[in-house]
Amino acid sequence: MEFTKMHGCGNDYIYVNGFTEEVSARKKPELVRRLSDRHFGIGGDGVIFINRSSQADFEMEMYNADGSRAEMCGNGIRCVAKYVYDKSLTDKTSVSVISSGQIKYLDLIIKNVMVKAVKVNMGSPILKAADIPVISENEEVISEMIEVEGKVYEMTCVSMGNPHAVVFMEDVENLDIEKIGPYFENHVRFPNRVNTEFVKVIDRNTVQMRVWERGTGETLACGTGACATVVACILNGLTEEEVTVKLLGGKLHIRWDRRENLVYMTGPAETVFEGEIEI
Ligand SMILES: N[C@@H](CCC[C@H](N)C(=O)O)C(=O)O
Repeated sequence: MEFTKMHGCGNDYIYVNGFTEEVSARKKPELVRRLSDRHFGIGGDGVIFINRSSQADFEMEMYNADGSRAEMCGNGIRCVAKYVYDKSLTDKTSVSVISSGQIKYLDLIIKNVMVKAVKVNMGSPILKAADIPVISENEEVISEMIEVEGKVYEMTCVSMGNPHAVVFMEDVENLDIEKIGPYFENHVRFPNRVNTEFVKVIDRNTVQMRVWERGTGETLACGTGACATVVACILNGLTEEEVTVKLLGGKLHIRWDRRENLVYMTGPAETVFEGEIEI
């Protein structure tokens, strides 16, 4: 099977061309676990299959490193756009990509005939998803308290198609995320598990974020997590509408247009290497 290793701000996935590579749905979770393994496989935060779609230009079929499916992936979708353009699967500089029934619209930023960065219309944040109620009828923010391993944290839950719990704190650098992350991910509050963002507000246009991703663990960046973080910051009156999110692997620029109620994410997309692996 041919593959391409790509990343967005260090959030790295293995990309497989579903137009040419056939893998049965039943075998995918096990294959994803094997390929994602950083010692015995290619290594990555998961695997993304790029497929044909009748509803959008392309379909993104996203798997976390543990073989579980995710509804959306912000860093991944930018890399999908780079993949399809750089490999001439399209010559359009604005493309649509569907993932778990959600269509996103992407504008490619091209330098020297290659995609360098991508601006994505990530759609509207979901603030009343069944399993993560956030906002009451009168739009008042309900930032919840959650007890994790004997400590109480204040969190704001936002869905960007996939679920996020945003936790504000002062000392993000020294957080023992390997210890606390799994407790949030598997907390009884989240029957479908959750991605958790630990966030320090630096100023009204800048925040620092670390993330524990559902199905993968700590990653160097999370695009949907950065979007959810900025939505949570704005709802809590902590930032303006345009925010730079500083992550371990780079920076993402996020804007929540309140009038349109749309979140825009702009960030890099990079190819690392390509290869072939026996499956
Ligand atoms: N890293 C991604 C999110 C990947 C999916 C997530 N782990 C989930 O299970 O929802 C991003 O950049 O958004």
